[in-house]
Amino acid sequence: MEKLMEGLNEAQQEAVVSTEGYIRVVAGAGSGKTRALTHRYAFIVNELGVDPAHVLSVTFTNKAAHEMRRRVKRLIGGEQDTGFITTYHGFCVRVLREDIHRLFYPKNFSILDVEDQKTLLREIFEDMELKMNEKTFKRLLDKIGILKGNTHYVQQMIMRGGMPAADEAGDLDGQIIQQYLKKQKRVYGLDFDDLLNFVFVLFEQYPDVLSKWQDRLYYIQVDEFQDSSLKQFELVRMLAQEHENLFVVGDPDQTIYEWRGADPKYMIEFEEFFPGAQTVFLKENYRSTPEILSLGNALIKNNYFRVDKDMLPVHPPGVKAVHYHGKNDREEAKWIVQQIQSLVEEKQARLSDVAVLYRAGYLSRNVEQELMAENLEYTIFGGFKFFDRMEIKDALAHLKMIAAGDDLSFSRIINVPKRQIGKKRMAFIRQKAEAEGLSYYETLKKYEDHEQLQRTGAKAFIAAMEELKERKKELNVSELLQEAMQKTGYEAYRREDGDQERLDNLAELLHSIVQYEQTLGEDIDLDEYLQMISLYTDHDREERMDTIKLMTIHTAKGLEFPYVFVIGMTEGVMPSVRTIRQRKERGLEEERRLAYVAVTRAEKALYMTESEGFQNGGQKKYPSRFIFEVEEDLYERVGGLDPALIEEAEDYIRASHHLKQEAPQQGFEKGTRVHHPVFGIGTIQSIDEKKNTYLVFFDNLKAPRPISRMFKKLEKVQ
Ligand SMILES: Nc1ncnc2c1ncn2[C@@H]1O[C@H](COP(=O)(O)OP(=O)(O)OP(=O)(O)O)[C@@H](O)[C@H]1O
Repeated sequence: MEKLMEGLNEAQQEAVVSTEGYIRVVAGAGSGKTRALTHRYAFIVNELGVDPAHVLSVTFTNKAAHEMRRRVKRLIGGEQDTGFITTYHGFCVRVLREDIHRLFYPKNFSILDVEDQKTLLREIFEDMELKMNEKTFKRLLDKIGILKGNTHYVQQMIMRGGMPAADEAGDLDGQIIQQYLKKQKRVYGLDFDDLLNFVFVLFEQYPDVLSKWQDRLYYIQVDEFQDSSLKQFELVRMLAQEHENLFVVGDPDQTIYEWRGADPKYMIEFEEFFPGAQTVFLKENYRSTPEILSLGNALIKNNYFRVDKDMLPVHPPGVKAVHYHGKNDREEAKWIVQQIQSLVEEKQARLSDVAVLYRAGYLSRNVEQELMAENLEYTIFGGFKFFDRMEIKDALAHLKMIAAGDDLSFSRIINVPKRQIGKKRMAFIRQKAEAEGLSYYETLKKYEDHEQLQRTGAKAFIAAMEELKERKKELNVSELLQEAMQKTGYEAYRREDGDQERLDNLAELLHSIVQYEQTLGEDIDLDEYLQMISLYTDHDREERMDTIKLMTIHTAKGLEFPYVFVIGMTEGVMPSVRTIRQRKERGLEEERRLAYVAVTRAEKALYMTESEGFQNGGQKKYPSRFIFEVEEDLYERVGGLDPALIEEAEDYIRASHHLKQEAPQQGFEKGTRVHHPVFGIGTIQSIDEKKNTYLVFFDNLKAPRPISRMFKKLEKVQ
């Protein structure tokens, strides 16, 4: 018990031992949420004696889940199964693996990523003899996404005996989408949207399945709750209904996925959803210097729709944040690289202590060029995903063939290396398979002696696959991969091809599997491994050696770095003019939260940079309003900024978005009793006209809080 509480402050300890009921932890950046969650999990297992099979812990990314499992293992010992530390999607897969047969799908259904989705579309385009291009694919995938916004379409997919014929009357897109669903069903593939939707349908149609899970999960905890969507919220709410133990952690100021359906209201109005819920605040910030924190606090205060909460620094003072203004983007990039060089030389910072963050991927180009010119190693995180690379997808397709023998994997590797099974022979296989209700692989086996398949590598391929399948049980995943690469001739083919980078990537894949097997200390079987990999998303970053880290702010969520450069802080880029156009104030506030997430990643030093010139669309560049919103004494300005330019920028900001902050003011008077969704009931002590805030003394808090007069959820108590 003592060991569990070691290194936790009082509020964290309270969170750890609060196991019963509905509890929300509202915590700012760097306040040790993740640490509290990990220890709470261990507390439930070690001190309450509850088996991990009864505890669901939902994280935002697979990577976060993996990290948490690793840390939990250290606290509870390596033997226990921690499979329920997972993402929403990972959890849905668990549910479906047990009971999807009730919806007439096999338990070894496959999971489709974007590449797989495109492969299906490509086949349809070929069949319908349509011209294809990336743009059409994207449009169709967006449409499919919209269709899957609710669960109606699932009925169609789970109907027994195949899907109804495509609606002849529908437009071309409609017909393609019908074909797509049909193909999806043929390969029993579920994409990310389907995973959640199928679970909802399963729970709805089979209440016994829902109650099995409700029974099983005594404790549920959710990380990054502010970024949960309605569906995700509904899922945990449903699961928690029986035991009523739901513990959520989040920071409403870090909601950055509103554009994708995230809604911080489940966090902010938690008490309304769960009357009597308990709230714990974590206020100390263990990450950043007081200088960085003040800047973050000052920035986020400009948001109206928020719960006011300052973070308190634990670390001693450090250096002031810096705003660098360059005359052009080359100069900006050069300055950044010089700073990095001197950090490395003087302060003995390592390259990997430095992160360069930006609003959008294209902004990294200048810095990259400069880094290359100076021979500084860097890694772009979340860029071209490791698992999207051709050779990695090929290798994994081999494993999938061994595990499930699915058609997608088959199509991917049957002719790589060349086995003389090209388009024509594939069409033969496809046609036979569809006619006879067999998989492509089964068809190949059945017709291996057919004249169509004479003089091909079919027999050798089948022999290799059959041998691998037989040895699946005795070998672990890394050994199996090695064998597969050799037996099928894939490795030899890659060697002949001679692309060293691809060979390195394959070696890296093998290495990552070995490492995974070792750190987890659990025997992991092929199916489990493939499932984990197929759930990897953009958010899952790979770690590399000592290199500078470049990534978008979205990717940096949840991470921390000693030295942070937030670059391209130009009006129209950050905040993004597109977001503001589409979502007005709400969009602007989300952009500000993004900036807040960016600056609060820094531990020791923070640099915000931007430069003059013109944007891609020809618009003159001005410094971001987010820089002007922060009091000037909170940062040091380097590079000089012409007062005339500041004035121009301010005019531009005012004129361009018509976002004068004139939301209706509430006219509460001093002394009014008010209700606040998080802090409860309190009295207005004074009104600050200049800052447009009420100072409210809440009955449950020791000190008063400034609450914006625009905050709509402050209500008069009748
Ligand atoms: N009680 C504590 N004492 C000392 N250090 C702590 C304590 N709690 C957390 N930390 C450290 O503070 C840093 C931030 O913690 P953590 O990543 O858990 O914060 P977080 O709230 O999840 O952050 P964010 O929301 O910004 O992603 C980590 O380096 C962690 O090790």
